[in-house]
Amino acid sequence: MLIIGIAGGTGCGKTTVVNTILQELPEGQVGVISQDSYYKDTTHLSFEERVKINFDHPRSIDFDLLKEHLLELKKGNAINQPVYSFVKHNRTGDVIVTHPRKVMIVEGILILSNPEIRDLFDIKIFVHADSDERLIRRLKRDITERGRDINEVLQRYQSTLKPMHQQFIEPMKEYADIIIPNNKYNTVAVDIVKTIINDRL
Ligand SMILES: Nc1ncnc2c1ncn2[C@@H]1O[C@H](COP(=O)(O)OP(=O)(O)O)[C@@H](O)[C@H]1O
Ligand SMILES: Nc1ccn([C@@H]2O[C@H](COP(=O)(O)O)[C@@H](O)[C@H]2O)c(=O)n1
Repeated sequence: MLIIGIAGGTGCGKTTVVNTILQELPEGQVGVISQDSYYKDTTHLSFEERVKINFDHPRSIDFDLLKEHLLELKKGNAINQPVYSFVKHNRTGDVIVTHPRKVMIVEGILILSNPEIRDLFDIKIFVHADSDERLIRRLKRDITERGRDINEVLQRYQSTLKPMHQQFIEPMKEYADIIIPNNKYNTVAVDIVKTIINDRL
């Protein structure tokens, strides 16, 4: 199994890059794990308490479960990937049964910040987009898809997202094998990653 980690700040285009990679590749050969599925269970908290969580700090992620799941997949076993709701700020209780594939892609803002998870990746990719570009994309996406308003996005950006990005995400470029510039759609870089994957299939 080849495990590819794709990191980068919010709105840099990780999910879009992953979806573009998946297009045209043989169905059922490449699997995807999203770090967002591994936000810690917050059922014990009220909604008002959940809203205040710093979701850009590594402690918000259940890295133990993510590691356990990656090791199970490497052993050839299927895992139950939790489903996360950005509207409820919590896991939904549903799971996606995720089967091991020849190539597994793991994507998320903080996946390179955890040394044990980082060591499980055969290829580490960092997607870069400038912070103003990322903020614009995040505003549009969170308002249309994640039930947020402009004040929520900007308040979170200033209070936690920006400082956490500077502390825990941007420095992870150092560990990347490949950095994809993604201020514009980068079809050349995506094609290179597709070629690497196709070689493995
Ligand atoms: N290169 C790009 N240029 C313009 N918009 C993009 C680009 N990549 C992604 N987007 C848009 O930006 C938003 C955030 O992209 P997404 O892939 O969800 O980012 P991430 O997973 O890194 O948070 C989405 O609405 C997506 O359509
Ligand atoms: N309940 C939550 C959980 C996370 N976030 C934000 O999501 C961002 C990471 O996801 P991307 O798809 O953008 O990579 C992260 O910056 C968190 O602030 C949230 O808003 N609410």
